[in-house]
Amino acid sequence: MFKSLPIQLVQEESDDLIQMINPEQDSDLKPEDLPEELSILPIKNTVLFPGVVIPITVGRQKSIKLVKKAYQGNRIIGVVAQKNSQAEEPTVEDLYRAGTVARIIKMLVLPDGNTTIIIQGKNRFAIKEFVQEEPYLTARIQLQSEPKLNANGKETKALVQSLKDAATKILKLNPEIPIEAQVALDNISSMAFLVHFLASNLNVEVAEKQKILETQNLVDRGTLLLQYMLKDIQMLEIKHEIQKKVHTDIDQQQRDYFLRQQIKVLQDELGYDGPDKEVEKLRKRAENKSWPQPVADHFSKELDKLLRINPMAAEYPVAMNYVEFMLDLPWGEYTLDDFDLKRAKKILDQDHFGLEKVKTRILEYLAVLKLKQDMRGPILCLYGPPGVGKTSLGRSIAKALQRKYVRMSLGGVHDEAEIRGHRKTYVGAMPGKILQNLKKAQSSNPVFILDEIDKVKADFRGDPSSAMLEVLDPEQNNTFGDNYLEVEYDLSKVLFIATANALDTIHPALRDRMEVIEVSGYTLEEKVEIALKHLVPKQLKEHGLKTSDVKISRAAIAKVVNSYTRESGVRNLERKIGTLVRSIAKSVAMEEPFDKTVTEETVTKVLGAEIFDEELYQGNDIAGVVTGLAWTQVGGEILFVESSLSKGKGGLTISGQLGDVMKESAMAALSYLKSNADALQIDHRVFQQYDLHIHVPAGAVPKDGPSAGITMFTSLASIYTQRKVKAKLAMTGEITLRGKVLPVGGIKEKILAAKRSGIKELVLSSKNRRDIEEIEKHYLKGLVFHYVDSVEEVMKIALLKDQVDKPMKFVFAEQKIHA
Ligand SMILES: Nc1ncnc2c1ncn2[C@@H]1O[C@H](COP(=O)(O)OP(=O)(O)OP(=O)(O)O)[C@@H](O)[C@H]1O
Repeated sequence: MFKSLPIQLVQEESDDLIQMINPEQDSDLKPEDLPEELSILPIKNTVLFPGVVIPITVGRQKSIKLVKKAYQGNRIIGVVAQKNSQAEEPTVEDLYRAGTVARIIKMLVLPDGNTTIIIQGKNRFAIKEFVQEEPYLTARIQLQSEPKLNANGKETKALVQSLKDAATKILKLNPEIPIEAQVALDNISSMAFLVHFLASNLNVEVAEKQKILETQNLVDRGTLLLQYMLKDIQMLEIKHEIQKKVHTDIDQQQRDYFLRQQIKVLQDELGYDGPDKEVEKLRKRAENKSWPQPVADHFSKELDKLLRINPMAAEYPVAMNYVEFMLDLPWGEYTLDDFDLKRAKKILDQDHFGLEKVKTRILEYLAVLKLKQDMRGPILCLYGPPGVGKTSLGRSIAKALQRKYVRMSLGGVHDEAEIRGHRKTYVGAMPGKILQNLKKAQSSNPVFILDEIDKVKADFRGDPSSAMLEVLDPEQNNTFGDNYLEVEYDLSKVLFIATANALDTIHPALRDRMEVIEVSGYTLEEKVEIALKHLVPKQLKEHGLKTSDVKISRAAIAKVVNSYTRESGVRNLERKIGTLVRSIAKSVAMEEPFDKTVTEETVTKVLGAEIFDEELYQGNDIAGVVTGLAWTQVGGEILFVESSLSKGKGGLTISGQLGDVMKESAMAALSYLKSNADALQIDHRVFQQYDLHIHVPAGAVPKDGPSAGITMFTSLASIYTQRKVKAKLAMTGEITLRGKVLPVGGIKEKILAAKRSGIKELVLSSKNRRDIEEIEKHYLKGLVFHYVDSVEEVMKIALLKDQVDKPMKFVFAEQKIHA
């Protein structure tokens, strides 16, 4: 690359100066013009070529002396390049052995004391020997002759053209060199000057320039120069490519910047804060958070990360949602507990009728909380059939403690991530439901209802029960880990209350962590009370009616309970009351005349035909039909076991969707009968010559459990003996092969079901007596209990002496006796 243009420098000088330095006219000196000893001026960083004019700043004392002396004399000096540009006081060793004779054209002493000379190169020379070093260097030299060239020779012409082309290319690639350079280049006609001019301005090392200078033959000198120039062109082209690329990159960046600025202006107009401001706002919000140090550090890191993300990038909203979620979560933000237990009792009584035992247990629990001031205790699990008020009891507890209330339904949760969240790296990742609900609660110590904990299912997506174990374990839940949140969260102050319809489907480890409180179904009287005290006022309120608008009679409610609902709880009852109230609301709204009092007739009119017979009990006219009692998740139920005999070969058929346990009970009952046939006066042949069919109707409902054992037995005993079964009698109990009657569970629900169905007497294992004794007396009103230990006793109570009206006549084929 060309560095500077010496010609330009002198153009400002006077015309005669230009005359003097016309390089092509006056290039060579004759040997006779030269002094015997030539003063040698060392120059740094450049090489002087014949014909070329360059300015030189002279700073070294020795050089100044030399220049001044020469300027006063014939102005001829020898200029030699320094090998080592670092040497401040160069000795003979620091100098090349070849240089150029130069003529000082002008000497300028600048105001700052520096001296600048303008010199023009003349002949090349070689140093024969140095003569003196002080006061400045002098040497004896040998001028280098320049052999005459054939300027029209093909080779020379081609070389000149190549050099010019290369120079033009270099100029083009160097936009900073003024265009005048091209003009100067075009005007050069002498090949020697062209070579020296280009060599002087070429951007190569001093050593390489010196090499050109020392090359004897001008064509060789030109060829070497061309090589250097081509190399330079290559370098320049590469550089140019890079620059172009960088330039496009910068252009792109500038475009982005410009667009972003425009967006910013639009956002400002719309009142939207840019990322910096938003992050600043988040940081401000974080100042009010009382989170633990590791969480604070984590948050701050996440904010820094947010700043590094381009707001237009897809990750930005993800990262933003995350930090906002962290801020929205309550951290150590507790509501003050109200431990006024009298008030708590009042609230529980106000909200729920009955449930005395449950309420007492809840109050005990709250009392311990008050005294211990520590949440670490068993987690309550309210267990019972649907609609008995488990969930609403939870709400009352929250109200009593003056805590926030959140409810999460676990029914059908079968993905662990629903509890614990997804890792942030997943697309659409979300925190788990536990933390989402805490965010909703805006408190770190709410009452948290885990509804339907028995409906949690495990599948290929993991086992939510194991996540629930961590949530409910007082030892672990102060460091609960949610996959999305990444940092630990303290759940230990949350009051968890679970609800369940069945206990057997709850993970055993989970059940172990909870204190189960049974909430059982209601009797007719209780339901009527609940309806009058709670459900009717609630429905009236929901339908925008006043208490004075309607009067629902006790008899009307009892009718709804008996003829339109069959349930342990009061959910359907509430719905039916809703229907009744709606019909009145319609009349009020349409301003029609209507009767304020809802009677039994109104009920039939509004709710239509009765859905259920009051009495389910089916009578005892047919042998083999016996009433049993069953427990299901939705409360107690009565069931019927029917048996029939038909001519055959002693086969056994069991139908009605019975589970394995029930089938086994049937087999055990049959085996017992067979082995005790004599005592029961049953002809043995009946077992071989008649087929037995046992059926339990309502086949759509799967039934299982051992408690139908004595019912099966009584049914078989009745069909084989054709004796009547006592009227309005139901039974429940397991049997063994030896005829013992064992106790069963779910007694309270079964009793309620029996009462609902019009049963008057019950047969139970004597071991179930303690369950009956625990039940409040009013539940047992109108029922007679028979406690038994063996099937003989069952038979005595259940089977009447009389045969049924139309007993079956057994006909036996003669058995052949083989002698
Ligand atoms: N003893 C009661 N006193 C007053 N209202 C009651 C009583 N029992 C139930 N209720 C009312 O019955 C309705 C149903 O109760 P809730 O939703 O709590 O039932 P649940 O036992 O949680 O049922 P599920 O097991 O289906 O969740 C609620 O409106 C509740 O207020």
